[in-house]
Amino acid sequence: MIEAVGLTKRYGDKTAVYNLSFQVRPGAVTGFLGPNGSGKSTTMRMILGLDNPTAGSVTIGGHPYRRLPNAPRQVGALLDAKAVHGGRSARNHLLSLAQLSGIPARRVDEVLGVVGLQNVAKKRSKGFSLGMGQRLGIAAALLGDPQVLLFDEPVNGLDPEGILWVRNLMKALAAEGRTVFVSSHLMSEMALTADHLIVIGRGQLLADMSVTDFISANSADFARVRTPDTEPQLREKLTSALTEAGGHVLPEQDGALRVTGLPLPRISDLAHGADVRLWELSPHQASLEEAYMRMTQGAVDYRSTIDQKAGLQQPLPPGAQPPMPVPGQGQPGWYAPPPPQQGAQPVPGGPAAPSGPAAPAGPYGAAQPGPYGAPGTPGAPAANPYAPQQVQTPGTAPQAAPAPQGQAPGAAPAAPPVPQQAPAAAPAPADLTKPEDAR
Ligand SMILES: Nc1ncnc2c1ncn2[C@@H]1O[C@H](COP(=O)(O)OP(=O)(O)OP(=O)(O)O)[C@@H](O)[C@H]1O
Repeated sequence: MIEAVGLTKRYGDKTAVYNLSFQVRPGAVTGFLGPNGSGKSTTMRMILGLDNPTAGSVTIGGHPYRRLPNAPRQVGALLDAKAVHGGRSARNHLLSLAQLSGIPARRVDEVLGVVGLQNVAKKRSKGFSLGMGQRLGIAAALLGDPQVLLFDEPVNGLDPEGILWVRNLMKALAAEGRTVFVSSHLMSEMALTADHLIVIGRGQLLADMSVTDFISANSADFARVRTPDTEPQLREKLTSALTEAGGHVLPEQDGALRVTGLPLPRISDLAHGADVRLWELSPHQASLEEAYMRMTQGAVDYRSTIDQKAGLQQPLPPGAQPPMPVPGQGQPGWYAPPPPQQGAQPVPGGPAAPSGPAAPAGPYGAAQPGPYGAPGTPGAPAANPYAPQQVQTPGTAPQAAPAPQGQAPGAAPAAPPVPQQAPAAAPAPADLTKPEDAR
């Protein structure tokens, strides 16, 4: 388990991460979301001991990364797929990582097979596509068969097949009881991959809850209503009736109306009372993307000057009313109806992330073979569920996690000032933005 308590990082005047407390539990894929510059990479670097917290602490299995016994075999990470010596072949890159951690060379060939790079293993990585580079980074993370895995934007540059493969890989790793912490900007992908979400904005915790709870806490149910396309006056008539009855009516792209604040039977009765025929009346819930946009739109640092709501808002048609602002939720958008009496913040305390089975001893712990064994091998484990190409040999090697750079080992972070359990939802973020980026 990864546990952050009061984690704070300042770069000069810039507060990149502020008072973050959360837990990432084993047996689940935990998605790490936040707008650009919200502090995701900084948090991951602190977890991996690559940056010292200004305050607070973060531990893996109860230890700071740098005090973990045999850390490279316990924790694997993909932070920057481009951090590879381009003149080296994929195999040599992995071999050098393996040697640093005492991992046998045969393990390199196994992970090359797992990520599907075995046929280009001897090619120099500088000729690799973005997707191939991502696969090489994932291979490095898997090298030590670690129980804890961190991936920063692992699907960046992957084609649809690659994205599906990464999704299945993450899920399979979590199903084995591993701790899988993955950042992404692809909400639709996170909705399919993650069980649990940690969302930050401007370095502060916005939400810590299951995907399902996140969507329901940050989006209201709404109804889609469609009147006959051939009779636009019916649409206007219905809009007036619904608005008079207290509903919020907003246009959808296809000419339908999105209605919040009125239950479906009431909408039906009002349409009947106004003598308006309906072609559609259906219940809906916002997607993860909509819920995420709603939550983070007040914490977005970078927004185009020519697109006030990041391209998601459409002009309102004549007669339509803009939605009421929601306190603490930034700018309202037509795509994000106000939540029902939830207040400004998401509902705290989604169910805890599912606890997976106790982590099996990896192939390097002698007790059990790992997931990379070839099928049919006597005594070998079941076929690797996520290998594009089945590997041939039961593994025997630990992992290469990123080596701390330029940091004195053992430099422990300051004691956490607020040793509380991770809150499910943090208070509204303070404005920590500074005009200067110290970088
Ligand atoms: N070494 C550094 N020196 C100064 N500022 C930094 C440094 N590293 C990060 N920052 C700043 O801290 C903030 C958080 O950056 P970080 O890279 O952690 O965000 P992020 O959520 O990973 O962003 P993205 O989604 O764009 O990758 C940003 O404003 C960034 O400019």
